Amino acid sequence: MPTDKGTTNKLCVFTNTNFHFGQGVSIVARPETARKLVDDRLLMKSRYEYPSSDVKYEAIDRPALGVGLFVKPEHRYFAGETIMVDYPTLVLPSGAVDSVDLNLLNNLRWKALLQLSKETRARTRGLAQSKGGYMDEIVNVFDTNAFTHEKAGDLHDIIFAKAARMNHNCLPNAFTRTNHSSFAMEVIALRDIRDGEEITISYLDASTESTSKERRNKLSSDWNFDCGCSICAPGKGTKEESDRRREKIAKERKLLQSSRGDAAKIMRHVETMLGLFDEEGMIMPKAEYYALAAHASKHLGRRKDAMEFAELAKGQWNIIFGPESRECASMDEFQLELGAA
Ligand SMILES: C[S@@+](CC[C@H](N)C(=O)[O-])C[C@H]1O[C@@H](n2cnc3c(N)ncnc32)[C@H](O)[C@@H]1O
Repeated sequence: MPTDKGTTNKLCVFTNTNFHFGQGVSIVARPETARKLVDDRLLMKSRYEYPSSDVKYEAIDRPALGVGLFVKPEHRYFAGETIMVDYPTLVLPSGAVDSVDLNLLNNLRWKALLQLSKETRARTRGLAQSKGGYMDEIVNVFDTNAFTHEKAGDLHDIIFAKAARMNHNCLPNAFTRTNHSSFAMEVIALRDIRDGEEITISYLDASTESTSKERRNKLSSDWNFDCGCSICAPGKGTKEESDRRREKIAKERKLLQSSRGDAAKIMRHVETMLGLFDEEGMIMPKAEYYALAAHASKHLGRRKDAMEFAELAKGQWNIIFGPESRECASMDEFQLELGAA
């Protein structure tokens, strides 16, 4: 493990060129963090990825939007299906690193890149660079493409070279999922995705009710593009409708928060919110509200409704966290208790 001592606050570059069938990975981290990442065998866990003939998406380059991933003709994904499992090529500390000289940090970033194989280096350097003006190439690649995840107790900016090709949509049809015990990142279909459709994720928190203006500011400052999705594109009235709906969602959420202890009120606000989520096409936040509706229905003595809402929550959590998740287990328990009562 080569280290750069002194003013780097003991940051080091760790490279494993065998990682994930020879793809390789380089990590810039403090030695104790790097040791944990390796000791925890995060790097050793490299699950089987589909043979390429089974991959149901393809990368297509379009003017103005750059590369995006699309479902191949005569293929489709079902809600909850794994679209890809991707593994990192580069891992850097996220944000500012205390008492680390920026030039030295940049040298370490380059060293991390250059220690990878020629192919992986080329794939990483070939990713989009959205920042104009003078900006160091590697900083630009990270600013445009990195996912921020917590691993071994620290936040890291991570390059996943396949997943980085997914474009943003404010109403995405896919999302990414990671866990603390592996470096793999899964891309999961949030709803059914038909052939020819672009696979998109949200670069923003897909659960918030941010307005088009707030989203535009963030996307343009952090990724340098104007979103043209169905709820951002001007001129069709949809943008205004969506903004009004999102304001209503925010208002209902506040009313819901002040309804603690009153099951009837909770139920009213939750049902309104679920209706608004459906109208808006927001899928991510629904599970939590189905679960709330299940508990409120139980308090109101509406057993059948409680069972149905619990089933709906489970269906959504199954997609978002997987069937083994504690969220699904909690709804199973809820239904068991309800059945036994
Ligand atoms: C992580 S990359 C996505 C893949 C990229 N299109 C490529 O060519 O590799 C992020 C960059 O893609 C572009 N992009 C992503 N989503 C977009 C969208 N909805 N509309 C326009 N450009 C978008 C922006 O330039 C953004 O900075």
